Amino acid sequence: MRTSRYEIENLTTWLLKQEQDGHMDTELAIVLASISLACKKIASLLQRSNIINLTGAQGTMNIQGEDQKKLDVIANEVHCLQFFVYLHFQSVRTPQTVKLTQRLGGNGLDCCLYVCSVIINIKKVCSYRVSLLLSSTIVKVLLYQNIQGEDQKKLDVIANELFCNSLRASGRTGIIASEEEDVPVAVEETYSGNYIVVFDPVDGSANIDTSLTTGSIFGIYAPDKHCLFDIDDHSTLAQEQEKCVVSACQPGSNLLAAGYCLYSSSVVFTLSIGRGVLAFTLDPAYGEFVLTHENIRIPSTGKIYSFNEGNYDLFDEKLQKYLDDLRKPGSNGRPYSGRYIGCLVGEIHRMLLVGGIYGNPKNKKSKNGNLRLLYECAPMSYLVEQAGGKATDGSQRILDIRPDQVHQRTPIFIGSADEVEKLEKYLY
Ligand SMILES: O=P(O)(O)OC[C@H]1O[C@](O)(COP(=O)(O)O)[C@@H](O)[C@@H]1O
Repeated sequence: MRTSRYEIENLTTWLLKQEQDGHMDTELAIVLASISLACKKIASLLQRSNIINLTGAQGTMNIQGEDQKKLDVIANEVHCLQFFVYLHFQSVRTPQTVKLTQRLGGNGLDCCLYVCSVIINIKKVCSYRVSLLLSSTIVKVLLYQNIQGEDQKKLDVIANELFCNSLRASGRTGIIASEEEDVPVAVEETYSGNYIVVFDPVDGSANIDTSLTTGSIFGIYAPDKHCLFDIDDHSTLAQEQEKCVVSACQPGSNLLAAGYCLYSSSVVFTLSIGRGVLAFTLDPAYGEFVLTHENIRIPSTGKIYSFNEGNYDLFDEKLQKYLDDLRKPGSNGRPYSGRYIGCLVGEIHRMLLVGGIYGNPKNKKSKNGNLRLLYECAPMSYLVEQAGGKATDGSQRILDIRPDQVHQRTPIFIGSADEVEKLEKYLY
């Protein structure tokens, strides 16, 4: 609740309030802050992706005598930025820093916020320096593919590095599972929290080269004892990591938080911690995500449907019948409108605001559709259900499906509750 007409709630103050009100612990607040920072970096890259060029070595050596790629420098800078975020949260929290800031004059909280604003300014300067470092034509495909055999865009790789380094720097992440990593990575820099974070660093990466909508998707699971490395334990790191992989493959119903960042005409960070869905829009004037949607509720119906109808002939007959009927005039005398962005984040964002249905079904070419369960479908289904919508694979709730493998795909139909139920009647 705002105390003044002029108060602007932003992601940083919202996270602090959630922590102070006991809706999340400090570790989760720091993980979410880290994710939002990685998203800001990716947004900056995307907005410049057609005008800057990032190739080859940085021309410097690190302490191990290794050639540093520009990316190493960037990742290190992001690491430094995270330290400021860490200080920011610590400066508000520990009695010592409150005493310290009280000596600076004023009451503890005012001074803490002063210290925080100084830190945020440092972060912004570093952030600007990092973005200046970037000179990249991030539109050429790298000469290698991810485990799924998909051509990785440069930004897929860079965004993955940014996410991984932000999460490692938070010190609160026990394991990270990414679309761009072959297997989940146990994070050795963890010293508290041990959260499990799954993410797709750039969703809709086929849109990068044409400057169209893309996004990042993330989900956060509770810490798992398997990710606490017991140095006295004689098991090898590989055995530890194997245990971690198992703990990363959880059903979406176990999610503690999930969200996405939309990179379009606006950069919008949308999340839920299990108490409804909120969206924060990046204000370039001061580099913060500003609260713009306090409680998103998806309309129960919507006349926009999103299916890749290029695969129509490959769909099963029941689904073809459903799509055929959508194109016939309805009770209002008009048919549904077809929209397909080629970016799950863009489709879901539009649906959360105006309703509708998105489908990425199985077809004769791919028996489970194109989307991955763990870091695309489950986080999006969590968000849509939190907003009052539904998500199914055609026979069961997406959030009830336990992944057997990290990159397992699933068919998905997601959106307004009435629209999903209408489709289910055709499929049963
Ligand atoms: O090409 P298809 O089968 O229509 O699938 C498009 C879907 O795949 C995705 O592009 C997945 O993209 P990424 O692989 O880049 O994460 C979704 O964003 C989009 O909704």
